[in-house]
Amino acid sequence: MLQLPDSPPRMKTLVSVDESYKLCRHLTAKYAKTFYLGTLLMSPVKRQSIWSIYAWCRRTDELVDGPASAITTPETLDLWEQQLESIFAGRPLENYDVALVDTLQRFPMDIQPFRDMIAGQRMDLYRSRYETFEDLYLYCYRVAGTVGLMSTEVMGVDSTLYTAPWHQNKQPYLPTEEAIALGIANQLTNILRDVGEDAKRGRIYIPLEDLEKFNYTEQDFFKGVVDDRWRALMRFQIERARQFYTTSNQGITYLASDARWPVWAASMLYGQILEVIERNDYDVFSRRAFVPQWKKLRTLPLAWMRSQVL
Ligand SMILES: CC(C)=CCC/C(C)=C/CC/C(C)=C/CC/C(C)=C/[C@@H]1[C@@H](COP(=O)(O)OP(=O)(O)O)[C@]1(C)CC/C=C(\C)CC/C=C(\C)CCC=C(C)C
Ligand SMILES: Nc1ncnc2c1ncn2[C@@H]1O[C@H](COP(=O)(O)OP(=O)(O)OP(=O)(O)O)[C@@H](O)[C@H]1O
Ligand SMILES: [Mn+2]
Repeated sequence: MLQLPDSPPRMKTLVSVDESYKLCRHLTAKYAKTFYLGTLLMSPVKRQSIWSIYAWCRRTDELVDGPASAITTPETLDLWEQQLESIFAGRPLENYDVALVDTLQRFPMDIQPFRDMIAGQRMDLYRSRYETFEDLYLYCYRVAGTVGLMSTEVMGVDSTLYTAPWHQNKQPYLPTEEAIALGIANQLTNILRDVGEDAKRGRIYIPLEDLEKFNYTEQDFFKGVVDDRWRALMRFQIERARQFYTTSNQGITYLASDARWPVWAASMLYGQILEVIERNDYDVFSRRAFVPQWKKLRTLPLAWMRSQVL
């Protein structure tokens, strides 16, 4: 009898590149009003590539932070990392991955920041405290500094700055440190905004050494005590986050000219969350610091002006 070969593994039929970018766009618009607004200021090609990166980052974050996080184990993240390798090898496994594969063809990128992001999410599986700022910095680098590196590859640098005859070195300056700094600044802001939400899950991201410095205990934290010790501690954290914004803002001028407006916008909009925290008298336990849409829109012309002159 004729021996038929085993049927080949059934390949999942995936959506087209255009459809996949649409999915990524919807995910970005749904989850990130601030960053989505920033992407609308970009050129169409850069914009859709950022959506594909956003979608991958968000889905990575959801594995440990979303509704399905209860069933996420280290093995889930191992599989996710294998899926990442497959994306970088040009083989998308899911509909969202199709756009990222396309983006990687257009903007070749290093896989390491993507792996580091998974390592950062892994930390959330087994850590709920950070002793020192150095410990927290590593976490912030992994989950957010990496986003700065990925985004910079898409946004590109301004090479016209370096073609003048008096420039010895024609290599454009890569604002790597500044890109990482914006990720760190955003993540520190995010941590301060979400203190109450994280406390409900038994998590403290603020370094314990800082709590101690301000004589504020873990018990105070879980009771949501807002007093002068807490306010001083929060002022210290806000100041630290602002230093990272300052560093990052100095790098924006090196980006391609069409990327400066969206990045100024993202930096200013996210930075405004810190001002809202101050206005709320540092109560991040019972109130969520939130920037209304009209205020976000009002920031855009100011961001545009900065992108032209700074
Ligand atoms: C407009 C623009 C350029 C945006 C980049 C958008 C992008 C690809 C974002 C990915 C964000 C993401 C889902 C990361 C996963 C881990 C995570 C959740 C990090 C936090 C983001 C905030 O999200 P959100 O407030 O929605 O958090 P909740 O989960 O809802 O609590 C982070 C705070 C990290 C964000 C970090 C960045 C956007 C990096 C920014 C840096 C640059 C764009 C580089 C600019 C270059 C120079 C030279 C300054
Ligand atoms: N005061 C609030 N309390 C509870 N949830 C809120 C509050 N304000 C907004 N949300 C919800 O929390 C999520 C985050 O809102 P936010 O305004 O921070 O926008 P976002 O989409 O997270 O943008 P980004 O974080 O990029 O600024 C949204 O889904 C929003 O519906
Ligand atoms: Mn959000």
